[in-house]
Amino acid sequence: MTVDDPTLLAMRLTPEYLDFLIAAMRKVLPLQAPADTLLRQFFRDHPQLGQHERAMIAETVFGVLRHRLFLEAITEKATARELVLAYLARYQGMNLRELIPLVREAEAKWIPQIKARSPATQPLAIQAEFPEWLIEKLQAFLSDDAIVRLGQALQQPAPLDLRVNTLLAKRDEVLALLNQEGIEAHATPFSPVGIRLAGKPAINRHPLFLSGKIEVQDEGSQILGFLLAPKRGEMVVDFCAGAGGKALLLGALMHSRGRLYAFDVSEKRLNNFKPRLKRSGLSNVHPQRIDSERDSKLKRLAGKIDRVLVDAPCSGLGTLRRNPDLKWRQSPESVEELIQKQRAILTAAAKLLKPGGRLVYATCSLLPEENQAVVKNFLADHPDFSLLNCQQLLAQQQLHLPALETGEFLQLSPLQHNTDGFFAAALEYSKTTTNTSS
Ligand SMILES: C[S@@+](CC[C@H](N)C(=O)[O-])C[C@H]1O[C@@H](n2cnc3c(N)ncnc32)[C@H](O)[C@@H]1O
Repeated sequence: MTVDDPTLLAMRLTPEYLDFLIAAMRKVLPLQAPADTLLRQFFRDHPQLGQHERAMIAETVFGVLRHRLFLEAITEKATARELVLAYLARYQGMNLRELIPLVREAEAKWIPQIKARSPATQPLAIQAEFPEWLIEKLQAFLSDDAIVRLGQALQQPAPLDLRVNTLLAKRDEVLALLNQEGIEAHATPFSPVGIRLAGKPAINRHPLFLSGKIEVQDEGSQILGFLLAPKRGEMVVDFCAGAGGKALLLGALMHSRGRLYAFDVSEKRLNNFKPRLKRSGLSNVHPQRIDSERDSKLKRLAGKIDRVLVDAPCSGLGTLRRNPDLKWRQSPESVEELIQKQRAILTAAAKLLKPGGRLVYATCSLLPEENQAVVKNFLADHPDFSLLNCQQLLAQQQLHLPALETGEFLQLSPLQHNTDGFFAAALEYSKTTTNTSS
């Protein structure tokens, strides 16, 4: 039996906490909004909860969402209460002597049996913890065994990865400092600026974080920055900058020289970017809201940009370790809508490149229809763009990944790389005249 987070075992479960766990689960389970948004609302409504209790509640709610199909299969009515109790017994390894006195008589009969239940005897969808529509899509390119392995990797909580802001600190110094303080931390295997923490300390209160020397960022996300590899002094666009995770890395790779436009349609996300930008010490990043990929502000940059990152809005299915609710909130229809958006954004972003410029198209989706198919469709309409080999580009930056199974494309996987499931393609605009791509 696996234990999702052994640190939580140390916490004593009281009747009061159990009630909070169940109330939080009830709030989140209808999934009418992202699970993290609903949980934040729950914590706002219950300010008496301390940091540890919040961590325990979040871990339990996300744990139930990760193993939801199996827990539904082994409980009687799959209520929020039953799912929480089954999760504590089965995945948190909660001691029955501690749990049983807190539950009802009828529950005390089925809970002890749950510890021995295994997903291995369940149908494919339950073993992989994927909805049927997703299984169907994955079966188009993966064997059933591979789907189960992928699903199991996505059921594990993601590690906490940091990126060192090389403008303000060196990775070795940060590692030494963290280790001195008893925070177990190691260099990430691929990203030269990444650190992986062993546990989940509240790093956003740490002086290294508050002074902008570190940021929280999955290693996969860092690798995408090295694929774009912007140089100091260049003109660069992050077309879908959001709250700026990748833009901050791009700015640091540019040594804060040149100009980096960080566009996004969401005012809220760009507002979340601002304090991070302030901490980072970067002075070359210009966040700007655009109405859409057709915004007239973009016209003046056409044909002038050296490197463009399109970190496209996507289904997010490669981030299920962090956002397990996404598989219940996406559908074949929402994926189809996203594909149309991705195509439109890629076409608009490509117009910004100057001859010889590089564009990286990235998603955190595992579905070829949001990835390879979008890129191939673009290339068919834009013969003056050519595909570059991601492995070679990364090797030029001293990032040596295991051989890519996907040819020139980059497909990171929680199974193979212990990162989120990012996809990327690197394109070069090779026309020698001004970019007029339609
Ligand atoms: C995958 S997220 C970007 C994450 C961000 N790059 C980071 O590293 O933190 C995709 C972003 O695309 C933005 N977006 C959606 N439609 C867009 C459009 N038409 N033009 C530009 N950005 C768009 C969304 O608001 C969202 O912030």
